[in-house]
Amino acid sequence: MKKIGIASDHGGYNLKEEIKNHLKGEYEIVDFGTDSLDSVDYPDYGVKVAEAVKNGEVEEGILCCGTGIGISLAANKVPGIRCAVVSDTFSARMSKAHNDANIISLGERVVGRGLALEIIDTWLGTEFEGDRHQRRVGKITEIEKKYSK
Ligand SMILES: O=C(CO)[C@H](O)[C@H](O)COP(=O)(O)O
Repeated sequence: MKKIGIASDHGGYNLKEEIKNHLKGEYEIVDFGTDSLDSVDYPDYGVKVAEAVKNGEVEEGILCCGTGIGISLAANKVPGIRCAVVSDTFSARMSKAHNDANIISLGERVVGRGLALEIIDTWLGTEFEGDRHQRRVGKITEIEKKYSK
């Protein structure tokens, strides 16, 4: 069973719980918090999933905050992470097929429950196409290496 890491801040907590409930039985879900609607800081949760993906503890990650933006910015600071903020199913598919996104980020204050779950299903059900896209993703990695020195 594919292992997926998930986390949110308070702004994405309800959506995180909906997604967990939706995926249970189909995927092994590792929940990195938060565990309530109490106010927290999204970078603390974005980095947990990003590090879990980076070190192979989970295969892919899902993040939620109010907009999906802040938590994705934090996750993308971890080398090797390609976290895409997505609000529609076409972008969900392309973020995997062309960009090989290893984390998806959604905004609970942006997308409704039904669309969010379709986005997740689309993203999880899409494979990276490689080929010319591999060359481009490789160039992203090269930029990352240049500034990691
Ligand atoms: O979307 C977010 C980050 O991109 C956060 O969820 C949002 O900024 C939290 O705001 P507040 O503390 O006012 O609930």
